[in-house]
Amino acid sequence: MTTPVVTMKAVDKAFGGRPVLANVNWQVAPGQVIGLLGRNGAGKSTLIECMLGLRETDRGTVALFGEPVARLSEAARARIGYVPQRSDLFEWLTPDQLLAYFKTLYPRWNDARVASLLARWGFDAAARRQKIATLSGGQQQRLSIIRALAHEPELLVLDEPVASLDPMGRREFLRELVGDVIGRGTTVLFSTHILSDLERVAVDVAFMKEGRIALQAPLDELMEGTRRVTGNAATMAALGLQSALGQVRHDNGFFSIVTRVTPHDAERLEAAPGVRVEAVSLEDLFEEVTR
Ligand SMILES: Nc1ncnc2c1ncn2[C@@H]1O[C@H](COP(=O)(O)OP(=O)(O)OP(=O)(O)O)[C@@H](O)[C@H]1O
Repeated sequence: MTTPVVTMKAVDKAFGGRPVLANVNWQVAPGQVIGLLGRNGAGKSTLIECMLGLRETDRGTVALFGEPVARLSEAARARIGYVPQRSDLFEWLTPDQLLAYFKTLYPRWNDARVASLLARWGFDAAARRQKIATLSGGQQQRLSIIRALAHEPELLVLDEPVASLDPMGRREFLRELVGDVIGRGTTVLFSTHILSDLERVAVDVAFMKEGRIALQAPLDELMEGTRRVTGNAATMAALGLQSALGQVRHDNGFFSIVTRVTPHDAERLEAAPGVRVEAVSLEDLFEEVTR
């Protein structure tokens, strides 16, 4: 069996007595690309930080490449790239100095790739010699991504990587992610609030709710196999729908249930009298799952 890239078992984490991660059991397989979704404060950053050993857990175990995260070898560390939500770049350095410094820390470093990304992502000679503190938020985020890609990590973790990028920047980043990073078989985990970006990358989506991963599935499978079913109470009860992802009672007494369906279920529901069956958007699904 291939060793999972990430294994989290029974992980709990609370802040001031308030649970943020509650019995997280999660595995990420080599080559998986996962978009992590959840409302503000759902615990995405906390999950990522505990996963990478940047934050201690209260309970449970975390392993990366089969090694306990608390005692990760240098070799395993070099296989990971991380773009934090808040810039952690050394602001008193210039981009050239920062990249030269990080190059000394890694056994592998792709100079040609760094040069190409710098050129394509707007770092001309002047910007490369400017203090990082004086770069814009978006430029700092681009630099943070270049730093994380330079050593060609096998596990790339990005916490809202596009939050301060302009639409062009987002597109360029996604192109890099899809064309190069994912193409090389990199395992990628990225949190995002921009649902339309997920549709451009063929990914699994994982929804965080109540301290754990409430639902995870390939995005296309999820969209094809989820329906909103609406009808009155008696009709809905007769359908015997199981495992609703979300349920709403309308003012007219009708109910809508969002549920995963097999193609056979979908046909059966569409043929049922007095029932409306609709496809849902990713935004609808986000709302239902994280409600
Ligand atoms: N260092 C800390 N001390 C106290 N509470 C914290 C700390 N870090 C996070 N929290 C709390 O934990 C909860 C989860 O925060 P986290 O940053 O993991 O959420 P998130 O899903 O990444 O949110 P967002 O989408 O807004 O970035 C929040 O309620 C937050 O206030």
